[in-house]
Amino acid sequence: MTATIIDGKAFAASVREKVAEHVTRLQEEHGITPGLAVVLVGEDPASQVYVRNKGKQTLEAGMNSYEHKLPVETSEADLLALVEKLNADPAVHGILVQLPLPDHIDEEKVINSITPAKDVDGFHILNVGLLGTGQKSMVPCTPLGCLMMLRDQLGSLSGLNAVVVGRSNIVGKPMAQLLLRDSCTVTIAHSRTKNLADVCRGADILVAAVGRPRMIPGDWVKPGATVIDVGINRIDAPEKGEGKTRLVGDVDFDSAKEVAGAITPVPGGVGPMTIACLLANTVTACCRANNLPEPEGLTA
Ligand SMILES: NC(=O)C1=CN([C@@H]2O[C@H](COP(=O)(O)OP(=O)(O)OC[C@H]3O[C@@H](n4cnc5c(N)ncnc54)[C@H](OP(=O)(O)O)[C@@H]3O)[C@@H](O)[C@H]2O)C=CC1
Ligand SMILES: Nc1nc(=O)c2c([nH]1)NC[C@@H]1CN(c3ccc(C(=O)N[C@@H](CCC(=O)O)C(=O)O)cc3)C=[N+]21
Repeated sequence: MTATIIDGKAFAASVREKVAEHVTRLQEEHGITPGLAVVLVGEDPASQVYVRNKGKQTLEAGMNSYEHKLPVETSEADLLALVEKLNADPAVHGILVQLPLPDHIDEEKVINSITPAKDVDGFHILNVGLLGTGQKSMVPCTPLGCLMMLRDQLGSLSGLNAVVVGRSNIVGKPMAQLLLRDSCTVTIAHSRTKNLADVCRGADILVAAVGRPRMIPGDWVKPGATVIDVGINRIDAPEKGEGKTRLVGDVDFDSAKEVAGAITPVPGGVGPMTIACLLANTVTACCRANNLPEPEGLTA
């Protein structure tokens, strides 16, 4: 059997289209343009690529994009002052501080200084608590994108066994919360998990968010399972020429696609959906800020 390849790139384009339609409506009917501020500290090349893509797609959706690039030696106080300024700026509906931050800056302190209503990453402790208790919140973009693809693929997730490999605050934990809310039986696995292969083999839904290139082979995948590969790992690709690299996921795609029912590729899977959901969250935040109805189909 060969798996259905879930086309995250095409799905993301359709989400961005819905976002753009809603943006047009906000402008025409209310004279409001949603605005997203992205803050990048330092010059990590991968982060620069993401921030550039976010800015481009924000503008393409008809929204305002405010990019703040700060030098790596920026002090925590200066970064907090910028966040305060953005919190107070009525043209800014969403704030994203690109992670990771340099070691001399306390990430939790910065994230928790963002006004929760503008926290389009959904990383603020208030949003984490709201999600965990089933209340309306900002939902982290990567897990939200994964959930949209799973619902599209499977319809109801109720009663399915879901295994999330990885327990980070930005992917693994919120992913598990969303799957639980959709009535999956959820297992969160991590680096101390015993018999990880067997745990994975029990999964109807397998989400890999580890950060280890092709760690999960096809024989850890239950036949017919839906596999969501969050991993973004850059590896050497000498076959493309000297010094060339390419992206691979946490799942060994070639062997897994022979067993799975459906699987997301890397690139072209979760990554593009993450950015689309960031735009969706910005529109949602803008609507909530203005007491307007939220876009349908763009929230969890
Ligand atoms: N597509 C997208 O939009 C995004 C992709 N990513 C990618 O997703 C991946 C995960 O990111 P993130 O959650 O931030 O990563 P973290 O490094 O924060 O977390 C990794 C998790 O994987 C677990 N882990 C590490 N090694 C093993 C192992 N051998 N077996 C089982 N579990 C293991 C860790 O366990 P423990 O807690 O015990 O240490 C940890 O919980 C990365 O490749 C990242 O680039 C991230 C964000 C967005
Ligand atoms: N505050 C914060 N929020 C984040 O959401 C956040 C972050 N910090 N730090 C880094 C991670 C990583 N991340 C990705 C987003 C898009 C792609 C993406 O578009 N990937 C393309 C490939 C891009 C390429 O070619 O490099 C794809 O998978 O097809 C990947 C990774 C968001 N993150």
